[in-house]
Amino acid sequence: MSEGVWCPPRARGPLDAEVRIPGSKSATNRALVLALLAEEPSRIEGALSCRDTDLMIAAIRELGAQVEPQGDTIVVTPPPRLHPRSGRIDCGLAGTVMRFIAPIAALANGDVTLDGDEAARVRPMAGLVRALTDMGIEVECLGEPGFLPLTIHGRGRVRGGRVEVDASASSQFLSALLLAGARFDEGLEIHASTPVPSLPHVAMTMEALHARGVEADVARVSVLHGGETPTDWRVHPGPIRGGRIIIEPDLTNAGPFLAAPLIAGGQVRILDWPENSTQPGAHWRELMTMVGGRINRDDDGHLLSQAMGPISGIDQTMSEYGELVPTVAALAALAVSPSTLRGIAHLRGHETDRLAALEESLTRLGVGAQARLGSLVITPRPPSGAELDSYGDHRMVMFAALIGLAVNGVSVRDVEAVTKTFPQFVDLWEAVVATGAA
Ligand SMILES: O=C(O)C1=C[C@@H](OP(=O)(O)O)[C@@H](O)[C@H](O)C1
Ligand SMILES: C=C(OP(=O)(O)O)C(=O)O
Repeated sequence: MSEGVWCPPRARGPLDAEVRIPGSKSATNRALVLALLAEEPSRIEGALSCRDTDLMIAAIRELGAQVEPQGDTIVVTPPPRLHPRSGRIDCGLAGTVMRFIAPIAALANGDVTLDGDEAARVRPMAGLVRALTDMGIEVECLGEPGFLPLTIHGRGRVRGGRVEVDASASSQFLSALLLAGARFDEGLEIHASTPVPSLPHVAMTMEALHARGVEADVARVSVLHGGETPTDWRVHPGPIRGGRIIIEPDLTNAGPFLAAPLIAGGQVRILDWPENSTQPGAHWRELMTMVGGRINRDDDGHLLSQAMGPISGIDQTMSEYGELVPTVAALAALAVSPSTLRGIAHLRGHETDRLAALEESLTRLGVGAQARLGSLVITPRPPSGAELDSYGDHRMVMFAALIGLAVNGVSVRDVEAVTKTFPQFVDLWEAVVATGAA
């Protein structure tokens, strides 16, 4: 990816914008893998088109699916049996591709090597590799053990049964097993041996399975810290249905647009906000209220975010919705009081070590920031302009955009990183900020 520098625009006045956010990355990539495993064709409507979904399309084609993108609809015809074509899958930097495809590759007849960007080679895979190996699947790590590149020696079938997984580094290990489990001879009974982050994403996986007629449930919950947390899941063996599925807008990617009026004043309306959603971004409503915004879903189903006054700092455990942290960190930097974001050690294995990237970027801007093992403390001070890095991470571009609304002289290197999930981001952002110039 090239090294384009973007200077995000400064807001000149209160915003007044309406934004349609493209489809959810997580939902699109779940729909694509289930379409590969289904017994009949699927029609995925409202699908996202970005680097991560392009990589997933290439991956399912590699395993034999026929894929026809038609605008924001993708029609997938699954193969009768999974056969690798070239035997190589490029995962780019997509966690969903490297994790979701690994157990599916074991169902293919032949070897499949998964590799990706250099930065992908340090993203955790060990918990998943261990679970696959425990199930008798032959996984060969070609570099460092527990990391890409790795080869799955597929034998055309997987017995399944009971398996334990340490998904503390990524909920995607668990989602990956759940997504493939119905195609294993005995289905799967999965026990999570450690707390799982990003639980809404696991609920999203269950929802995607149910939408495709798969019998799957939470088999056990434990009471932890006063709340109920699932620890065991079951997926029954059986066919996966195809047919039509509609993808919700990506609520995580809506976050910077919801946050913008809190910084610049005015209002932003996000069109077609689902009433209920398993996406972590469903939590924006409470989070934006906590930091001092006003947010309401109107009768037409649109979500309106409005400025109310100064931004307040928060002390919040964010393990369930860690994907939202870079946007919350930008708001925290511009708040009138300090913030502590907790329970986010797993962000160190995201597109970049996000705790280190946020600490470094905030420090460059002159804002107080301290990354601890699993938390980030932000002490606001008036930021000054700085050249920031995207670290190859789409969400760090969005972080820079938010800071740039309030601060002159902010720029971000390697803005192309944003195409990972949101190729239209820069154009949409500039159009939204321009509504404040009148
Ligand atoms: O299953 C998914 O689609 C995702 C799960 C989460 O991963 P982690 O549990 O690794 O945070 C999230 O951060 C990622 O962006 C998407
Ligand atoms: C962590 C993220 O992505 P991935 O699906 O690559 O893990 C993200 O989009 O914030």
